[in-house]
Amino acid sequence: MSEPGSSKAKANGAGKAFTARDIDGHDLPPSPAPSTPRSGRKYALMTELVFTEGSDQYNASSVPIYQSATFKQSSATGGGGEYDYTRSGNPTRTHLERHLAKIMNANRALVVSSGMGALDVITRLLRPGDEVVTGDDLYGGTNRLLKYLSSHGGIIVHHVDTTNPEAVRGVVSSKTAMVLLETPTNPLIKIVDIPSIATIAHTASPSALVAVDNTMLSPLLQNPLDLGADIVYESGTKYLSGHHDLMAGVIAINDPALGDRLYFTINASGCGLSPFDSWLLLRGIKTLGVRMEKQQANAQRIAEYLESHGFKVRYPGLKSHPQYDLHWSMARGAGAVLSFETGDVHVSERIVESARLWAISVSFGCVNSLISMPCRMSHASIDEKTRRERNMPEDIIRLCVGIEDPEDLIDDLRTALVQAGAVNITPEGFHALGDAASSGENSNAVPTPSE
Ligand SMILES: Cc1ncc(COP(=O)(O)O)c(C=O)c1O
Ligand SMILES: N[C@@H](CCSC[C@H](N)C(=O)O)C(=O)O
Repeated sequence: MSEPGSSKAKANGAGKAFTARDIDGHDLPPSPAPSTPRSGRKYALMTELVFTEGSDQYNASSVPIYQSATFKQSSATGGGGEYDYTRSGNPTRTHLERHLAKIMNANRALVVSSGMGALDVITRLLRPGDEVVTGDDLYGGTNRLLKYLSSHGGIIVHHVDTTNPEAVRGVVSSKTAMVLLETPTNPLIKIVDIPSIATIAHTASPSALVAVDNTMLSPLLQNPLDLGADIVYESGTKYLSGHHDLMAGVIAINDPALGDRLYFTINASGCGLSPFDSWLLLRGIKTLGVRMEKQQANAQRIAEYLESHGFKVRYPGLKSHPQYDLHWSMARGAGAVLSFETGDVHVSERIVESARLWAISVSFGCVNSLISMPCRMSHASIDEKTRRERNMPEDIIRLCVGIEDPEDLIDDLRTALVQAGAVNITPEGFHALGDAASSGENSNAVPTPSE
């Protein structure tokens, strides 16, 4: 496969996409100009999310969907059009990429067909013999792709507890090509110190790329590129789109040369996001701010509710989170995913199956609330032995909180906890089984909403 910018690439006709004058061969500046209101200051992110300047000839308020695979050229010698073929570039996708670069504080953003597609593009930067350092609590699909690369691609993968920067220091070396981080992790909601680990990685291996999966928080709440990361990627299937009606992956970088290498793979492998999904994602991004604000306010209420009833809750909005301060030193919010344990896998199953408002579903970031058992669902691709070695509690329940009325959500959860026999009910209230405050016999009485 020829490299970006090489004469072979140009001879293949792909050279059009790698001209020096711009990023994709399009007549656009490589980085989005910051939007500046009349007073001279930069717009706030909530404004940037909804503000876009189109260049459509009819001044369409909604960016048009260029549902076309090809674009006619004005000459036979490869001249003329900004676009030739949608795999290489499409105006709707370009608009989305430029919009994302702005809200992700990046020089360039690229969009592909899923979050895993984004990680696939990123890991194609690796060569056999390269070493990757990553966490011991990772989204199951990420773990699966890394396992595949280590068994089929000659990549050496080190899984360490990335909540401890010293554990990372212990394995990084000049052979480290990539450090791959999630924070908060999915599903144990562990926090990873991006600035410290980026410094450790770059010191040990100056060419190492620090890639951060920011899916759990979205650019509204955290900007890993500002914290020392070289690459940030997200599953656009989650908060960015917000309605579980599309699959997408987003990659953002500051280094133009790195952007060109990633774009090369996207064009060469054909995983760029379709025009229709680009349009849907653009539409979803406009409401990211209001959705996330409501979702995390609801999540905070629910986390506090569960904790006050004696459950072990993992959520960075709770002061009891062991890395509360670290999280808030990097992020602007706690997000809307939390997990809790019951101490009994069967009790957890019954809770999940007793919920009504909370849909039993994988994924998160959607406007409606979801409940799941990661070990049985999103992380089932990690084998049981590995889950045990990595201290993943089999009974863990993940809640992905939506925008519903919080009282309705709490009411439904309370009913599910009671129906599942997950709590002891006493005249003083009810508590998780096994909680120190828990005493007395379990009863079938449903606690009143004030409890
Ligand atoms: C943290 C995280 N990263 C990446 C992905 C992959 O995203 P996608 O499903 O869009 O491929 C997921 C979920 O699927 C995820 O939870
Ligand atoms: N069957 C899917 C599971 C997708 S999990 C989606 C999401 N990341 C989550 O954490 O819920 C698969 O095998 O990838």
